[in-house]
Amino acid sequence: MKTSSPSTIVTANDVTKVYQRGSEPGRLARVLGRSEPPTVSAVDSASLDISNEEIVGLAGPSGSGKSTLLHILAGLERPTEGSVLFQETDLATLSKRNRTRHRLKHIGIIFQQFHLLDSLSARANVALPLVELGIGKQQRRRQATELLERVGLGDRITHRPGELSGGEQQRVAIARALITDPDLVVADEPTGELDTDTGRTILQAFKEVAENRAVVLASHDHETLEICDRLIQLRDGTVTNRLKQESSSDEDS
Ligand SMILES: Nc1ncnc2c1ncn2[C@@H]1O[C@H](COP(=O)(O)OP(=O)(O)OP(=O)(O)O)[C@@H](O)[C@H]1O
Repeated sequence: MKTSSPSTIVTANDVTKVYQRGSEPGRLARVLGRSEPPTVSAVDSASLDISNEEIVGLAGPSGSGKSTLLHILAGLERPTEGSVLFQETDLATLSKRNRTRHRLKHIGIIFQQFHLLDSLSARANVALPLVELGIGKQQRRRQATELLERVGLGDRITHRPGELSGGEQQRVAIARALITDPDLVVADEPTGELDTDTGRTILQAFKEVAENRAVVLASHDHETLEICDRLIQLRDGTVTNRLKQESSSDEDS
């Protein structure tokens, strides 16, 4: 169980991510007669912090750096400059192996295209992070079953992803992201593959996910961004605006 009072889960300090364009940038630069290899600043000196019990949205046009920033916050990518503090831990101080383990224990990740394994049942997909953490089979099954019931898929436990609708697959992915009871959940275009009504069901599931943990999601979609408590607007890798939104949680009562 997470702590009940709001506290900062993750902080990005002046984070920059520079990619080389193309596989042979030096050669390409020579061919083009430039002195510098061509690079792209996907994220440029971005700073933000995210607390538990809040949903933060990353908004911005295609190519503005939303996915890159999400990946940096999740420890999937290392920044070229700047630092990411996860609670007390500076992610840069962790070895690759320890970063992976840290991510497994503390961070749940949800992708637009679900990223489920086709050969496994819904329950086995949800339980997968627990396999990697060395949790025994009985406990894995019990926890995965409980979570699938929580996201309304109690009657789909043994179905494989190919036998589920897009919305059901995304709910399996949400359950998988929650199986380790993570402090932070990151989601990249979580409703991008879904029709409007299914997307709304998923957004409702997201509000429940946010209880007692930090959630950061990247999206182009207006309705998806509406569930966020705060919005961070990106353009060309730079934070251009920060916006606090009215809480929508009272609407349901
Ligand atoms: N691995 C990579 N190598 C080189 N350039 C990259 C790489 N990943 C992203 N980029 C570039 O970095 C910039 C930001 O990309 P990013 O995917 O973070 O944007 P985004 O806002 O998530 O876009 P979208 O909304 O289209 O998913 C883009 O110019 C992109 O081409």
